[in-house]
Amino acid sequence: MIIRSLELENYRNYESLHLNFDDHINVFYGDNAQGKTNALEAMFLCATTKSHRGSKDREMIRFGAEESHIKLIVEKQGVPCRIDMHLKKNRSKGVAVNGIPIHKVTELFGILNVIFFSPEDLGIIKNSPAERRRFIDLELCQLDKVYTHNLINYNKVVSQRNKLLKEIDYRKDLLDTLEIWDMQMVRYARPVIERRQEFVKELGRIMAEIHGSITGSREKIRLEYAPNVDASVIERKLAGERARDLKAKVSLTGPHRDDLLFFINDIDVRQFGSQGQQRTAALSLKLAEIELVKKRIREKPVLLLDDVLSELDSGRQERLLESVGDIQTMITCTGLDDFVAHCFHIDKSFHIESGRQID
Ligand SMILES: Nc1ncnc2c1ncn2[C@@H]1O[C@H](COP(=O)(O)OP(=O)(O)OP(=O)(O)O)[C@@H](O)[C@H]1O
Repeated sequence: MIIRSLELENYRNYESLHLNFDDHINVFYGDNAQGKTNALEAMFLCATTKSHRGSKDREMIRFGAEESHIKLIVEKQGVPCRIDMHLKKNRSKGVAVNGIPIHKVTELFGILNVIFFSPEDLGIIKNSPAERRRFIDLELCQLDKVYTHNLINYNKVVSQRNKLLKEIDYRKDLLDTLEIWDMQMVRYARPVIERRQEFVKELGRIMAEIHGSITGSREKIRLEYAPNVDASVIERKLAGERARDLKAKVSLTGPHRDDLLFFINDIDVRQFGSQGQQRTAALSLKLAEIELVKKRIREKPVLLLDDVLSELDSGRQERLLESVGDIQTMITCTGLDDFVAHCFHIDKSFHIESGRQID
């Protein structure tokens, strides 16, 4: 899978941009706040319909403009495919594939698979559980449409149930309807938990191998899925915890409260690991993700590396670039010094300044 070209119109700080890419290493360089990450964000958006920064559509429209357009040409097994995205201020975005509008976001998943790696990912181990869940979900949603369907429905049910828990506080007659939402919650939670379990097991196996090689077998890493509740007992636990949910006016049981745990030589890295260990574990996780996606989809994903090289020492930089292999990669950085110093290969470079490509 290759991104052939990107066109932007009134997107973030770009009034207009048209870039054609190389099949392998593409580097965006320039000073801070010039628009390098914005370009990567647009590609991520076309793959997932969401900003990697969690921005709303209206925030991505260029200041002063009403609408924004992104056109991405992707090539899959030699066949070109056009993704058009149209961001609007007060309405939901319009998306078309090869000129045909799509109605559900799930129709877009799988057309373009991307892996995004930014310095924030290096903090995934010590950050909140929500980020670790987001990591699992982003990956699984790109790989598995059934998972996406179950997760979307699960999240809808949780939000409806939370609304109801608040209403019951002043309308006791609604208490009976809680049962219906519990049944719906169980229905979608079970496959979500089971799929996450399977995914983390596979990812953990790959991660252990990678981490062993990065640390010269000095460290043994173990990735563990920590479900808030087991799929087999969720029904019972929901009923048992009902009084607690009513008191808190929010659903306290379910996979929306899952977590991922990391152990190095059987010690919890989040609690006791050094900063270096946490960052290396995060790098192993990301490299494992690349391997897993390469294995899973017949096409290779596109790798988006946002300013991540500057955060890694030269050994880790090398390990990361080695694992890129022959997959198309978009790298942002402030300058090309690291590439020159370590003789890292560049196939095409784009110098970005104030939302324009200057050479
Ligand atoms: N909706 C918008 N309209 C116009 N400009 C915007 C919009 N949103 C963000 N910007 C501008 O985009 C610029 C930031 O771009 P970006 O995050 O891509 O920087 P960068 O080149 O990756 O920098 P760094 O190296 O610091 O990460 C800022 O100047 C910001 O003001």
